[in-house]
Amino acid sequence: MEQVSANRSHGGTQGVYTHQSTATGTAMTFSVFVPDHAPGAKLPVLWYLSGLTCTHANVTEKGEFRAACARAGIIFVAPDTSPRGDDVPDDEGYDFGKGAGFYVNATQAPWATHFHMRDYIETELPALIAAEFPADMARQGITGHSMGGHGALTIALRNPGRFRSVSAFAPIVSPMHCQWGEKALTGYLGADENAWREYDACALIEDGARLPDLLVDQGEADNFLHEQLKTGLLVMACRKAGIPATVRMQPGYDHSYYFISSFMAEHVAWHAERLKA
Ligand SMILES: N[C@@H](CCC(=O)N[C@@H](CS)C(=O)NCC(=O)O)C(=O)O
Repeated sequence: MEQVSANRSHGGTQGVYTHQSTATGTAMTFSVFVPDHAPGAKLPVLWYLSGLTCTHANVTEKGEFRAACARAGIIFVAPDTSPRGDDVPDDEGYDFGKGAGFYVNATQAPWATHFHMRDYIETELPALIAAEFPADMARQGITGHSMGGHGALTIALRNPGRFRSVSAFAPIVSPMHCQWGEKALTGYLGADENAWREYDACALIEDGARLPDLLVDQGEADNFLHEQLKTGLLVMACRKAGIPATVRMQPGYDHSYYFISSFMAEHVAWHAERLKA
């Protein structure tokens, strides 16, 4: 692992790092904020998965998480959303290929060579974070935005017990039932919809997966709400399964980082409550 940059901020260190990933077969860049802490102390970890078109940089620069993470003593990890590089295939649309890995392990050519974001986020990066940072991996939370909200929900649902806290900002709640998801899942996994279910939060819940509880914020003025995000499907799935979900519709807020940053401190506090000792 190589350090790309390190900046003192809010009584901690905001770092950006790069490493050669086995999962994707490419270099991968991610950011980590580490609050100041006592020598030898291990801090809980909050994962943040980003949305379409994003790298680690969008939330790092615009997410406004640092003051809250410093206060709560929480490490904040922001990975990239896909493999990158000249060897990595891409699509002309912003919603597939680079910047749009959808946190799956692709099985279809030409994507299957590099697009293993599920393995990267579930296995490879956690091992690296545990080895290189003062992280207490027994205390992890996960959140994300849009495609990253989908990532956070599905990864938490598939790994019961790993995350003590789960939240999302404007998540894609059922990629099987929106154009972004249909395009991505067909492209990465093929046409057999049975293979899609482990990448669909609502389908995972229908199939018996559970979360301890859940916080979701969704802007009511979000352009993508009705066609792509479909928050109501998650509300119904959680209600039917008895998952205590707090889903807050926020009047006037759109899909941007102006929305995310407005509720970030509340999400960090919500995770902190569940990640304490
Ligand atoms: N406005 C984008 C749609 C994609 C989009 O809104 N991306 C969201 C995540 S789903 C985002 O966070 N964009 C980057 C940013 O706002 O910094 C486009 O049409 O290219």
